[in-house]
Amino acid sequence: MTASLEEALNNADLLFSREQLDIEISRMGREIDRTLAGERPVFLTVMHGALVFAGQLALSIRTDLEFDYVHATRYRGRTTGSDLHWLRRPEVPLQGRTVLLVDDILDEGHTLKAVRDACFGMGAKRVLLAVLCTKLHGRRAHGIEADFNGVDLPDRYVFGFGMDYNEQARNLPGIYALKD
Ligand SMILES: O=P(O)(O)OC[C@H]1O[C@H](OP(=O)(O)OP(=O)(O)O)[C@H](O)[C@@H]1O
Ligand code: HPA
Repeated sequence: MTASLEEALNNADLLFSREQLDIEISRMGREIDRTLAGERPVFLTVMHGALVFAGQLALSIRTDLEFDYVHATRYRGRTTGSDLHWLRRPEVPLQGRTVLLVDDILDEGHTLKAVRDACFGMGAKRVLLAVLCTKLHGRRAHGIEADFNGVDLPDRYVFGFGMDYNEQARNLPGIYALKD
């Protein structure tokens, strides 16, 4: 994949605008508040992709949160995933805690499954998944689904709102999909 961002945008559709995503993220915040009332969860952001979404989601949640982040990547600027590489593991002690794991996209699910397993391995009592978007296809890893989801996507490569196209486009204020 070597096309410039300009070429990619000429070959892409805008699926969700910033305004549409704002509405869905606010809704997610209310749902999370209802589920986590009375707790102080660890809000664990999966870098880099979740950066944009996580900031906005956090501001939509009224429950007090403790922040931490992990950095795990398996796409590394490409459009197909491979092995997961850990660049940073959680630092906050997770023993007995509820973790809200925040990521931009649930695609094949291997990333969030591995991060969730790592949280349980550190003693978390509950791990809930909040994702901006979920890609609809039949390739999801067994046993992984979002507890809180923004929008559903077709099975196309997407970028914008934190997600990259060749490490470009993360700060586009919407979700774009490459044409088939
Ligand atoms: O469900 P999966 O098929 O595992 O894919 C989803 C993961 O892939 C992307 O991360 P990526 O590896 O591209 O790193 P990035 O967050 O730095 O872009 C995205 O941010 C998710 O973490
Ligand atoms: O479609 C995608 N776009 C950007 N990053 C991703 N990580 C998994 N799937 C995708």
